[in-house]
Formats: sequence, C-alpha cells, structure tokens
Amino acid sequence: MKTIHLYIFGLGNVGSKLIQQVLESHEFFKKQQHLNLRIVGLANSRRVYTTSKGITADWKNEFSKHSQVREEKSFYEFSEDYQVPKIAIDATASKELSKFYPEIAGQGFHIVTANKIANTLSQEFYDQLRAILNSQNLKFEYETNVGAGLPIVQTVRDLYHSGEQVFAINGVFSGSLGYIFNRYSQEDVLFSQVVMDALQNGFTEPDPREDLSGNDVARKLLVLAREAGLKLEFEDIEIENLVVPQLQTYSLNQFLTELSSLDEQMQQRKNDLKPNEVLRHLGQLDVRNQTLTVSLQAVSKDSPAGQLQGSDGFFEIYSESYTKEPLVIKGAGAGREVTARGLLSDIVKIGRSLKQQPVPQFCVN
Ligand SMILES: NC(=O)C1=CN([C@@H]2O[C@H](COP(=O)(O)OP(=O)(O)OC[C@H]3O[C@@H](n4cnc5c(N)ncnc54)[C@H](OP(=O)(O)O)[C@@H]3O)[C@@H](O)[C@H]2O)C=CC1
Ligand SMILES: N[C@@H](CC=O)C(=O)O
Repeated sequence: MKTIHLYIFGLGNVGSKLIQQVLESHEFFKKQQHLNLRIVGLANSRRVYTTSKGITADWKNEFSKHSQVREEKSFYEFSEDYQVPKIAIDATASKELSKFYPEIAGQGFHIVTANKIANTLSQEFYDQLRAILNSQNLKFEYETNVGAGLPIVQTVRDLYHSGEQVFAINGVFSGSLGYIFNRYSQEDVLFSQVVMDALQNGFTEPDPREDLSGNDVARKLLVLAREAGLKLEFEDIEIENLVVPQLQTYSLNQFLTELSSLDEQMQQRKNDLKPNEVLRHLGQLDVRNQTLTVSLQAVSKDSPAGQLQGSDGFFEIYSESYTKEPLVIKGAGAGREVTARGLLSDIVKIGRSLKQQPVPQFCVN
C-alpha cells in the first residue's frame, strides 16, 4: 500500500468537491490501486488545518474549530515529520500561490493544479519551475487547466512527444462562456442574468471577468501552445475583451452589481445575428504561424460549435495525422464535479507512478 499525503489549497467549488470525491473513493483506491490517499492539510486564503490522521466527512466543522491563521510555512513544517510522498493541490485562482510553486517544489511536494496561472506566467518562470521539479524527480500535473476534466493537455502532449506536428487547435475553450453563450443565443434572457446563473452554478472563474475578458481562454491557449512546443508569452495573444472599460477596474462586488451595464452591447450582438446564426466564444491557436486569438463570433447553428449545448467545450486538433478531419474532443468544459474528478485523476496518476514506500507505524489507519 502506498500512503500519500494530500494538502489542498482552496476550499471553494472545486476544492470542496475534490475533498468529497477523495473521501468517497478512499476504499476503492485502497483496494483497486493500493493507494491510501490521505488529506492531511487544508487551506483557504486565511486559515490552515493539518491533521496526521486525515480529515473526515465532517471536515468543514474540523476546519472551523481547529484551523489556525495561515503562515507561509504552515504546511512545510508539518509535512517534514512524515516520510511519505506529498502532493500540494491548488484549487484556487491565486496568482500569489502560483508564484510559490518553485518553493513548494523545493520542499519536496509534487504539484497538481487546476489553477492556470503558474503555466501562463513568463516563459522563464515556466522553464525554471520544470527545472526545479525535474531536479527533484517531482511530478507536476495540470490536466484541468484546459477543458476541466476533458483529456486535452495530455492528448496534445502525447502528440507532440511522439514526434507529431500539431498544426492548429480551435474551438470553444471555455465551459463558462460555452454555458453563457449557448443559453444567451437560445433563450430570451438578459445577458447579466445568464452570467449570474453561470457564477452560481460554479461554472465561472471566482471573478467572472476573467472569463468575459477573454483572459481565461487566452491562458488555456497558452498552456496548449507551450505543450505543443511554442515559446510564447501571454502578451502575444490577441484577445477580445467583452468587459466594458468602466467595469474592468471595479471590485468584484461592484462589478456584479453593475453587471447589467453589459446587457445593451450584448443584445446588440444578438440582434446583429442572421436567423441561422448563434454567438460562440472561440479560441484559435495556429501553431505554424504562432498566433493565438480569442474572440466572440457569429457561427452557423449547423456548425459543430453552433450545435453545442450546456457547458460543453469543444476542441478540434489538427496535426500531421489529423489533417482533413480533426481529432475532436467535446464534453462538459466546466463544473465543480468534472474539474474535481480531473484533479483526482491527476493525483492518482502521480500516486501510481511512485514507488512503494514503507508506511511509518503512526500513519497506519
Ligand atoms: N469551476 C470550474 O469549472 C473550473 C475551475 N477551474 C479552476 O479551479 C480553480 C478554483 O475554482 P473554484 O473552485 O471555482 O473557485 P472558488 O472561488 O469557488 O474557490 C477558490 C478558493 O480558493 C481559496 N483561495 C484563494 N486564494 C488562496 C490562497 N492564496 N491560498 C489558499 N487558498 C486560496 C479561496 O479561499 P477564500 O474563501 O479564503 O478566499 C476559496 O476557498 C480556479 O483556478 C479555476 O480556474 C478549472 C477548471 C474548471
Ligand atoms: N472558466 C473556466 C472554468 C475552468 O477553467 C472555463 O470556462 O472553462
């Protein structure tokens, strides 16, 4: 049996669902995979809780009763006492935390992340992080950076590493914007109302402006571009921003209060559609020309993107072996359940790749 200690940063939509899935599947992992996944650390932006026994289904109570004010080294000091592999899981959207990945790796943690920021900081940071991880034989998994639980990152990586040239990746990269524009195009509803519904259903980023500004899709394009071997920066991406300048500087609460100021411009875009068209938010990565574009477009209802429903994402990958007909991946591209499952799949992948470790007596259930 391999015992692995999990430390989860971020207890929101995705983090909470991940905790539930780990606890529910605990026996399955032990029996089927010989993995004892034990959540020993929880953190939000302010507080931290550690327990060598592992948290239980009553973790919210445990956290509120026993958590302590978070300090930079909280997890490091605790983890030093246990000679078992440890994985830090980032289920936040924090830039600050992303910048700590090299230090977290320096403390011997494997890293699994749903947060796209570390992979979309400068190319220099990207390369340095990988150098640190590799020098310590540590794993870094981030399948949920693109398409939530859909297998996009691994597919592009596998193509690239098998010597296949990837030419282009196009599609609807955002489950949140998929949900928003699929509904907005079909229903007689205010744009602001659909955005609020998407936020409440856990489909958007913590700040929905990250989606509406095009930045979140831009990050996904950059993650895939780098996976396909390009050395590019975030500033190289051409992005259409759907947030009017006045709302860009507001606090999140102010922005949500003023959300209806987006209604008029979006209604105009809807009025401009021809009868057979719908609005879709598209990402286009042209690997050969090294161009990345993010924009809202009118597409035919009959096109593959035009036919999408719900929070579906849609990815067309063109490469040497998929020239005329692309390799297509489609399915829920956002949502707490699918994203948490994607994180869990990355955790299990790391667990399975690790050598059997002797489990110290005090760690046995
Ligand atoms: N929702 C989805 O469909 C998908 C989400 N993702 C990614 O998952 C991540 C989380 O999304 P989601 O769960 O919806 O977000 P939520 O807003 O629901 O939760 C974010 C959590 O992160 C915590 N947090 C913020 N900053 C820090 C920090 N510095 N250290 C520790 N914890 C911190 C917050 O704590 P506090 O309450 O104290 O602020 C909160 O618990 C994002 O990066 C998102 O892009 C990826 C794919 C799909
Ligand atoms: N905002 C994201 C959610 C996960 O990354 C998306 O729309 O896909």
